[in-house]
Amino acid sequence: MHERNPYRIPPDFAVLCDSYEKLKPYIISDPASSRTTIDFKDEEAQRRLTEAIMHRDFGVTLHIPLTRLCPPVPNRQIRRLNYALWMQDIVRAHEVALGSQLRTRHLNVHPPKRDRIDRDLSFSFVQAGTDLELDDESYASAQHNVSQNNMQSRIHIEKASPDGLILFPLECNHDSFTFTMCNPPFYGSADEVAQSAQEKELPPNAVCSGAEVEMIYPDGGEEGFVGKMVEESERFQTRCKWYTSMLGKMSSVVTIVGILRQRSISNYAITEFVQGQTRRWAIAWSFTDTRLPDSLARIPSILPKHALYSCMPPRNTLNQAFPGYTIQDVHAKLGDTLRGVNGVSCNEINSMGTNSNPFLVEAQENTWSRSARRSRANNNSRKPSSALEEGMTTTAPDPALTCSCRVNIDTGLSEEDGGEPLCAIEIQWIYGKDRALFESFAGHVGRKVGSSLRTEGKGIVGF
Ligand SMILES: C[S@@+](CC[C@H](N)C(=O)[O-])C[C@H]1O[C@@H](n2cnc3c(N)ncnc32)[C@H](O)[C@@H]1O
Repeated sequence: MHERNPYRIPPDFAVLCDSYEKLKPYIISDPASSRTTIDFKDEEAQRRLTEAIMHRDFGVTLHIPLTRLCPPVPNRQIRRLNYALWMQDIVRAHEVALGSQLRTRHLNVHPPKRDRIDRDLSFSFVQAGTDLELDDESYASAQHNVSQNNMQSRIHIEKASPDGLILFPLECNHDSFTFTMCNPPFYGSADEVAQSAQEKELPPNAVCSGAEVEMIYPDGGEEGFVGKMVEESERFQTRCKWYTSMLGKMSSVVTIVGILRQRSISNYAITEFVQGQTRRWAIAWSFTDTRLPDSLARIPSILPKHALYSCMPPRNTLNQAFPGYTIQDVHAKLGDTLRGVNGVSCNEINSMGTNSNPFLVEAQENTWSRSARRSRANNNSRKPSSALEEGMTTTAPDPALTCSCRVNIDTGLSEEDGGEPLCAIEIQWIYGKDRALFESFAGHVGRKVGSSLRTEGKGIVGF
C-alpha cells in the first residue's frame, strides 16, 4: 500500500459514526474480531459507509445511487487512493529532490489546468478536473454531487458518447492536461462478469451493484477500452502529459504494453496495487521527454521469472556501487568528474536530509565519448563558424539530456554483495529523447569515478 495512504490502518466504524449519523443504523458488531463493522452484502450500508468516509476525511457530501457502482470500502477505496497517490508522485517526480532548479526548466510544474480526477482528495496538485461520463444516470448523479459540494468551478462533468472518442475533451479544448485517470469497464460481456463472479473474484461478503455500462465494454473489455485510449492518445500527443489507466487483469497489462511497444511509445510506467488477496495494476504513458524514476515506473519487487518482468519499461535509474568507500569519497570524485566533462553544466543542489547532495546535470550533446572528443579536436583546428564570426546571438535550446547524479547508500546492491551497505552512485534520467545518450553519459561517469578511486584498490559493482 502507498506509504501516504491514510487507510493503512482500517478506520474504526464506531468512531466514524460520530461524524456521520446516517451510518449508525448499519453498524453491527463482528464477533470474530470484537470490532464494529457493517454487513457488506447490504447495499444501503455500503453506501452509507462510503459517504461517511468521504464526508469525514475529504469534506465531501456524496450521494451514490443504489443502481450504480459503489466501491466497497475500504478495499477499492484504498486502491483508488493508491492510484491517486501514484498519480501525484508522477506529477511531482523529481520535484522533491531538485525543487526550484527544475521548475525553471522544461519540467516546470505549472498549476495543472483540467485534469480528470474524481475528487482532489485534498491534494493541492489538482486544481481543476474534467470527469467523463457516458451513462445518463451516472452523469446526473455526478452533476448533483459536484453542485451540492459547490465544486462547479473545479470539476466539469462532460457527457461522453459511445461512438465518440474517449479522450474527446482533448479534441475540443485548447488547454493542456497534466494527466488523465481511468477506471475502465473491466469486462467484455455479461458472460465474463458471471464467470468472474463464479471464480470468486469478488469477495463473498461484498456486493457489486454496477450497471452494465459501468462493467462492460463490448469492444474488448478493459483491454479494448485502454487500447482505444492509447490509439487516441497518439493523435493528441503532448496535449496531455501523462495518459493513465487502472487495469484489473495482469493479462491486460501485457496486452497494453504490447500495444504501446507496437506504436513505439517507450516512455511508460507500470505499478501494482496489492490489497489483501487482490492485485490491480495501473499503466501510464507519455509522449513528452520527461523520464520517471524506476521507483515509480517499474514494480520494484518484480523478479525476472515473473510474467510482467519483460513488460517493465527500460530503466531510467542506473546505479553503480563502490564498495568500501565513504559517501564523502565518492561524492567528491563524482563532483570532480561531472565538473570536468566538457560542455556539460553541473549544479550541486542543496537538499537537506538526503544521503548526499545531488548534482543536476545538463548536456546539449555527447561531448564525452572518444569519438565526440576526436571530432571536437578536429573542429577546433578549423575556422570558427560564420554565425559566431558575425557576432549573431543564439538562444540556448533545451538540453538534450538532463539527469541527476547522487551518492546513496544502496541497500539493494548491498544485499547482492553479501549484506554490507554499499556506497553507490545513482544516475537518474530526468529529461531527454535519446536513451543511448543517457546510458553513454552514465557509463562515462561510472568509469571515470571508478578509475579515480581505483588507486585505493577496492571493487566496483553496477551499471
Ligand atoms: C468501472 S466504471 C468506473 C466508474 C467511476 N469512475 C469509478 O471509478 O468508480 C466505468 C465507467 O466508464 C464509463 N464509460 C463507459 N464507456 C465510456 C466511454 N466510451 N466514454 C466515457 N466513459 C465511459 C461508464 O459509464 C462507467 O461510469
